[in-house]
Amino acid sequence: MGEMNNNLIGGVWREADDVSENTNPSDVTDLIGLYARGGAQDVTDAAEAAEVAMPAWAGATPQLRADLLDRVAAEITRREDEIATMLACEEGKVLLEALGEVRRAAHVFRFFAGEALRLTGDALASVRPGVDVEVTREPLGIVGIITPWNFPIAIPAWKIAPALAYGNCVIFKPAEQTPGSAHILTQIIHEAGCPAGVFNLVMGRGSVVGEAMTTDPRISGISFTGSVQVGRQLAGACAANMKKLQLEMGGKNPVIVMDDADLETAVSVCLNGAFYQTGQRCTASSRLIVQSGIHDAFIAELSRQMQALKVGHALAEGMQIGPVAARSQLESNLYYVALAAEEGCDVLGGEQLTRDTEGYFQAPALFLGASNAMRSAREEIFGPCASVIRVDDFEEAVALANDTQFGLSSGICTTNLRYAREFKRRSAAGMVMLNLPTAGVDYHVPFGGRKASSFGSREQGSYAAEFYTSVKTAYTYAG
Ligand SMILES: NC(=O)C1=CN([C@@H]2O[C@H](COP(=O)(O)OP(=O)(O)OC[C@H]3O[C@@H](n4cnc5c(N)ncnc54)[C@H](O)[C@@H]3O)[C@@H](O)[C@H]2O)C=CC1
Ligand SMILES: O=C(O)CCC(=O)C(=O)O
Repeated sequence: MGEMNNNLIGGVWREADDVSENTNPSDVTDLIGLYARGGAQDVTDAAEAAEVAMPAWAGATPQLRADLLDRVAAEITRREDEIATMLACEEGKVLLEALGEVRRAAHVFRFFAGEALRLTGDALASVRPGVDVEVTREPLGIVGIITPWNFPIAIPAWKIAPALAYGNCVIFKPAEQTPGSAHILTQIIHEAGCPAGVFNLVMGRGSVVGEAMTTDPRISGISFTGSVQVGRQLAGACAANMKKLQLEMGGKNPVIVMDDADLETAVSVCLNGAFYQTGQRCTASSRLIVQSGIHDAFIAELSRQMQALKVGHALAEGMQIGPVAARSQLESNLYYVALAAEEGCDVLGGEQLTRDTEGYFQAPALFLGASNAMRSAREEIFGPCASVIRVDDFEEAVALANDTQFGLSSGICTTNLRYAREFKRRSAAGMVMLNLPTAGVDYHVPFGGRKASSFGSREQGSYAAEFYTSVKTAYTYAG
């Protein structure tokens, strides 16, 4: 068990008066460690340190920032097995998925090391004689980064790396359920030579630490990933305090399966999208909209493969689906399984499972015979559950796919180029997948959605500069 009872504030590790327990969802008797539970004063002190550090960091050469991010990437890679094991233990994703996530985080740091050197501006002619106009991008300032438990290292990476690359100072508040990966990432950034105050870690309760971030006047912006409910609260608080805000929240992502789809492809797309990572992805495929002609064959094969998935301890050899991340999440998933049955679905799977260890195991579930009007098909569950909705034709499928409060990711399985092209154009989602799962995105292109899924500018890729920089327009009259 590790003693990680400290936050990093102004380049110094500071012990907290209070701690939270980090337990393993594959085995609740396994206490991974005790982690600091910081408070509002820690945010105030981190903001003060960041304010002192800000001018030098904002003025540092892009080479210096690129070198730092490169060193972070190299160290994540060197320690990938250790970090993946921590991630699998505290979040519950199987080791192979955890390793994939750690590698993704290293790629993100490497990508933004390059982006630090590529930040561009514009030079324009003025409408007035003898005047030049330049448009440049400067760091936004001190940014608060609030992250969820489901990608404990990749999501922090894709917020922290661009923040640092573009010259911002950071106050990082990870989810209380997964402080271990955040603590290791902080050690790595600190030991890679990040100047004191440029990067600060404040672990603690969302309501306390998050609240302090929204009211501190020195913090210029907040980037958040998590629930719609907390996102909405942050939107109100940031508007009241004039802070820039970027939100990534939920999804109820549809996959349309057309009669002409390649059956094998469609089954593998939906199996992966709906159930991998225990369905705990905002991009998970939770609504399968299936045309009548392929419906029965598709369901027969998908059910067969779903029931063959190996569910168990995240570190056990050959496991494909780990536990649900927390007791409260498991209880919520089981509530939705019961609700789907009450609403008239034929529910396949979804029961709680017992294994050798005491963990939050649940069988993946299909809600057959669902309609898009059911609550179980409209509300985000965030578990290994997918509603199956039968449709007659393409038009009905597209209408149902877009009939949701969310708009993060969507997909279609088809071999018809016309359907693929039409869906790409008409889908009301930020990301559209053709013959690919709705989840599992590239790290170098924009990520984000529409409607209740996202707010503010896109994350990832060069589009991240929109949030982490502030535009300046300079006019020069040379006489
Ligand atoms: N979009 C996504 O990727 C995610 C969506 N969710 C959704 O949210 C549901 C609940 O999961 P939670 O972990 O409880 O999400 P959450 O939204 O409560 O937590 C996300 C982060 O926000 C922080 N937070 C909580 N209250 C806050 C506040 N008042 N001000 C500022 N920060 C605050 C948390 O400490 C954590 O770091 C899930 O069942 C799922 O539906 C959860 C995690 C990720
Ligand atoms: O699907 C992915 O690759 C990313 C999903 C994600 O960011 C999330 O679930 O929060």
